[in-house]
Amino acid sequence: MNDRDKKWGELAEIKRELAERDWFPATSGNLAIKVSDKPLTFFVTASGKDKRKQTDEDFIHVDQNGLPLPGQKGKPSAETLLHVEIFKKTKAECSLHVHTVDNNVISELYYEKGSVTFKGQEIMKAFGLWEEDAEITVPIIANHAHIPTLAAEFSNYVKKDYGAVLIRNHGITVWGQTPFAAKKYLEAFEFLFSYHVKLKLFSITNQ
Ligand SMILES: CSC[C@@H](O)[C@@H](O)C(=O)COP(=O)(O)O
Ligand SMILES: [Zn+2]
Repeated sequence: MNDRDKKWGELAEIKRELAERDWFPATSGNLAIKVSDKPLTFFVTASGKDKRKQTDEDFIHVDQNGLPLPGQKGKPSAETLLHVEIFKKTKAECSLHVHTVDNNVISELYYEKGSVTFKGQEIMKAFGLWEEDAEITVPIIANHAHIPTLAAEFSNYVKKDYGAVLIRNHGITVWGQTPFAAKKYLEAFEFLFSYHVKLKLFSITNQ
């Protein structure tokens, strides 16, 4: 199997696993995996499709600007420019974007603060944080409809080879050095969001 097919298979497997979690409601979500470094090219999900379905047109091979390589059919994700920022600025190999109710609620609750911080949770070891008092902070940005504007603001928070940004009332984008790492971080963040939302609800109903 050549490298291109291997990357396709890896992204398809992640897509299937995230679909099993029901993290692609109403055609939302997009995923990307780097295929080559020099020149930079990557696979990104095709726009507007039901990402729960598996087809031979699921991914489009795009260049460093997010434009389809010659011979590619279909339209790359509307949010391809966010993935471009990640691959251009870091050594990340994979980036994942999903809309969930929990990540939307957290983004709305903490938007005015500009970020949300979690601490004291065992699952944070998934981020490589082993200290008892470890904290993790996720920035929250405005949901600009103009994607180049969204990508420019998003880019301010793309500094390391792994990371995450919440987009207000939209979703989360998570990236990592490997597809496995990106998926692990996404699952850990969604765990934290879900826990936090439930804890908040519980404390309100018990006042
Ligand atoms: C109901 S899908 C919302 C889209 O605008 C977008 O946010 C999204 O995540 C999927 O867009 P896509 O172009 O399919 O990658
Ligand atoms: Zn989206």
